[in-house]
Amino acid sequence: MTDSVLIEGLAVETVIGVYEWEREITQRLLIDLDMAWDNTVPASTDDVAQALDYAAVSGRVASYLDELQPQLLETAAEGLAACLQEEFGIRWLALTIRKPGAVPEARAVGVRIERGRRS
Ligand SMILES: Nc1nc2c(c(=O)[nH]1)N=C([C@H](O)[C@@H](O)CO)CN2
Repeated sequence: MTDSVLIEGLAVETVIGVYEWEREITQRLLIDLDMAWDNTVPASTDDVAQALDYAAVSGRVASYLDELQPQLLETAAEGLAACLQEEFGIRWLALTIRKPGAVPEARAVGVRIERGRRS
């Protein structure tokens, strides 16, 4: 099964970072998600209840990061992947988190992980 539901460039403002000054401010993260989902069922029923609701996932991403407020992008990615897989029943996902302001000489820095099995 190679179907996916996508979220690209989801902007989330949160506390993140290893330095003391970063614990006093919020910074913008940009999040991309590629989530395995069988889209044939919602396509045939035209029912969002059968779909992986990208609006609901987007909201959970923001609330999860707001609760976690981690130091590392790696911690954010690992926790987020586990949370989304468990709460939404996602078998496989690829997750990229970019931190655009972190290195001024770079457009963005970030991490990418894949978790689970596609089939
Ligand atoms: N691999 C990582 N390296 C760094 C991280 C990170 O989350 N993962 N974070 C920082 C600082 O918080 C940085 O973003 C401040 O500019 C440094 N390196």
